[in-house]
Formats: sequence, structure tokens, C-alpha cells
Amino acid sequence: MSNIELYFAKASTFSQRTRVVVLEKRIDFTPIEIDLQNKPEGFTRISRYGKVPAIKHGDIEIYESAIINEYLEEVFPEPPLLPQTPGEKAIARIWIDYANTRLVPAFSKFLRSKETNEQEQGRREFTEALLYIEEEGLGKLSGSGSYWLGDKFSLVDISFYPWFERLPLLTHFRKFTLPTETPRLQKWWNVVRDRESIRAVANPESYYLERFAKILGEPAVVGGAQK
Ligand SMILES: N[C@@H](CCC(=O)N[C@@H](CS)C(=O)NCC(=O)O)C(=O)O
Repeated sequence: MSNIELYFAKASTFSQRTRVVVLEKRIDFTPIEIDLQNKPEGFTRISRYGKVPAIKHGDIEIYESAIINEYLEEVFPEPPLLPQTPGEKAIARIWIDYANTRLVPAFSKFLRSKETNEQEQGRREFTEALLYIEEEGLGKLSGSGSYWLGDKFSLVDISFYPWFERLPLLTHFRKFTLPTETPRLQKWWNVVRDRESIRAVANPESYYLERFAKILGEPAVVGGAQK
């Protein structure tokens, strides 16, 4: 029995990253669901930023999904979720950084901004990120494999995928669909979304739509008609 406690929230993109890692590595863990509107006393002692995911492994407390996932990769190396050579590992980390610093902020700006100009800027930045991924990421790294780095599913796939699971939010609230110039990305997502670990932590589309209709205070729009 492992002594890992995994603090997560069901709706949390970042938590999904770590939940997938523990499933892929078949690590025994105790899931502890956190109500982010009403964080339990003691949680911020474990996760100093007050965010999920966080883990407690014996005396060690770790937060920040990318750091947790690298820790789990070191402590539970099988099956590997990062390439083995320093150069390839560095490339994988550059893409994980790209998810964190480019794709995720652009997605959030596009979906969450109330102000039209800012929303449009989010749309442009998100589209640019997708086209960049198509050419510079999948176009150069995946080869004939199904995943970002080729044949092997990795922390890169895991770091990006939660935002693709939420694409229906952009379709319904922002009338956005993946550009036709992204065939590799669409193929990648169709393979990734079907993986057992990803399906195990997925939420239904209706869950996201209802949640964001409340968060945004906007009705979901399908093909211009109100839903
Ligand atoms: N950079 C962090 C981001 C984590 C994060 O923003 N988590 C959100 C949920 S998706 C959260 O806990 N929000 C609660 C809060 O900020 O109070 C990571 O990679 O783990």
C-alpha cells in the first residue's frame, strides 16, 4: 500500500495531469477531493499556493502539477513518461513549459475574458499556439507515432490534454473549432482521448457546459442558437 495522498478537484485541469500520471504508473494512492470554494483547514499547509493538485508522500509535500509529475517520474520510473536522454528530456520540458506559459493562458483569456478585445486577443493567441504545435511540435517530433514525442505516451501529452477535453467550451461559448490546418493535432487528440487513463478521469461535456454557464454568466450557444 502506497502512502501517497493525492489532493485534487474533479473539475481541475491541473489535477487531471497528476491523476493520469498515477494511473499510468499504477501507483497506489489515496484520493482526497478538495472543495476549492471551501478549502479544508490544513490544506494550505500542504499546498502553499492553496491550489490543486498536491501530494503528500510520507513527509514530503509537493504542489505544482509539473513538479509533482517529475517527482513521480523519478520515484516511480516505470513505465517512463519522459525520454531517457538529457537532450530529449529537455525538449519534452520545453513543450511542457509551452503548455504552461502559452497554450493555457491563451485558452483562459479566450474563454474567460468578458471584454471583447481581450477575448479576440485570446482567440488569436490560442489559434497561433495551435498552429505552432501543429508544425513545430507534432510536425517535427511525433513522426509516424500517435503521440507528441512519437510512439510513447509522455508527460507532454499529459500536460496538454486537459485543455483539449474542454474544447467544447470554446465551441459553445466562443463558436470556435479546431482550425482545418491542424490535422495532426486532431489525430493526436482522437488517440489521446481514447486512452484508458484519460477516460478514467474525464468529465462529460455537459458537466463543463453547465459549470461554465454559471462561471461565465453566459448561456451556451450552439450554432448561434441558445441551448
Ligand atoms: N500552476 C499550478 C496551477 C494549479 C491551479 O491553478 N489549480 C486550480 C484548479 S485547476 C486551483 O487549485 N485553484 C484554486 C485556487 O486558486 O484557489 C499547477 O500546475 O499545479
